[in-house]
Amino acid sequence: MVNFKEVLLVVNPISGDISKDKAQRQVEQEVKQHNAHFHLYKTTGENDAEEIKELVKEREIDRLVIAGGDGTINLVADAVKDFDVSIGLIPAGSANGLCTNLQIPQQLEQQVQIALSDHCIELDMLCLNEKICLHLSDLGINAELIRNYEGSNIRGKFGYLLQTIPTLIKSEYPFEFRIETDGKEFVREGVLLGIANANKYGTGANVNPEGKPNDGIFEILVFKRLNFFDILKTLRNESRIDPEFLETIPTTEATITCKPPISFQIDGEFIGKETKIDVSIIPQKLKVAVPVNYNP
Ligand SMILES: Nc1ncnc2c1ncn2[C@@H]1O[C@H](COP(=O)(O)OP(=O)(O)OP(=O)(O)O)[C@@H](O)[C@H]1O
Repeated sequence: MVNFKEVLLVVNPISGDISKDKAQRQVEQEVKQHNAHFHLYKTTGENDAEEIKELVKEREIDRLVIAGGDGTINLVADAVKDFDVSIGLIPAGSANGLCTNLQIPQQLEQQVQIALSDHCIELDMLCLNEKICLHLSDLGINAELIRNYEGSNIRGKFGYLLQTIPTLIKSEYPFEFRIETDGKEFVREGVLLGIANANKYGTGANVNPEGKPNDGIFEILVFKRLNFFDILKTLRNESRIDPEFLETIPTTEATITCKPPISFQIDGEFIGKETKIDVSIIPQKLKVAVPVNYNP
């Protein structure tokens, strides 16, 4: 017996370049089988956060199911973070980093069942210069790739692939990062500085094997060099990462500064070029449905 009555499905019609019609039908059917009410919101890219907030308040939504990519999940989570609502996820973006981390399976039927189940964890939320992050943010070469992808017309995984070489050619790496945390200061050179609540990028690269998204701690990841073999190891889920490739600093608060400004992304969305990022954590802020055998 599930403990919700009003379910809002938020669908991003363009994410991942895939149709969400089947997902919508299955969620609606499953909601009705639970004797709950089904509501639908399709994002437009304009005013979505305000409209979702309004709907949640007016309809007293107590379960929100999101069919979209990481950008959509981030937008919805930010909009409803202060409401008493739990969240279910149907991965429907091009990368699906958060869903990969939460071990949401590939089959739609299972995704819908999990999204409407009572098995939830309480996810930490990171605040980066007042913006929220649920999974992984970074400064450097990956954010440059996302910026180039967002400026191109081709969506989906192929769109990212097409931007890889031009990004590497144009990038101004290595960058210099100044990290202040727990009263200490580090200066590091690298190609990318990650701020991680979770283990993996949407590609499956396990860059933060010790990280847990619900332990009240986040990790600063300094990627010191671009090395194909090191990257391959993270893709193979190897838990031992060479410290000459990647240095990990676990913490609960930090300030990162860099000069000149460096490309910055949060949960797969390009934010802009930044010189200072203040990072804090709100432990166990967001209730999210996960598989029963989820093991971070
Ligand atoms: N109807 C719409 N038309 C155009 N853009 C939209 C619409 N709805 C949402 N968006 C935009 O979609 C983006 C979010 O996409 P999202 O990140 O969910 O998918 P993705 O980029 O395909 O996947 P991923 O983040 O997993 O790579 C936001 O920039 C948002 O403004």
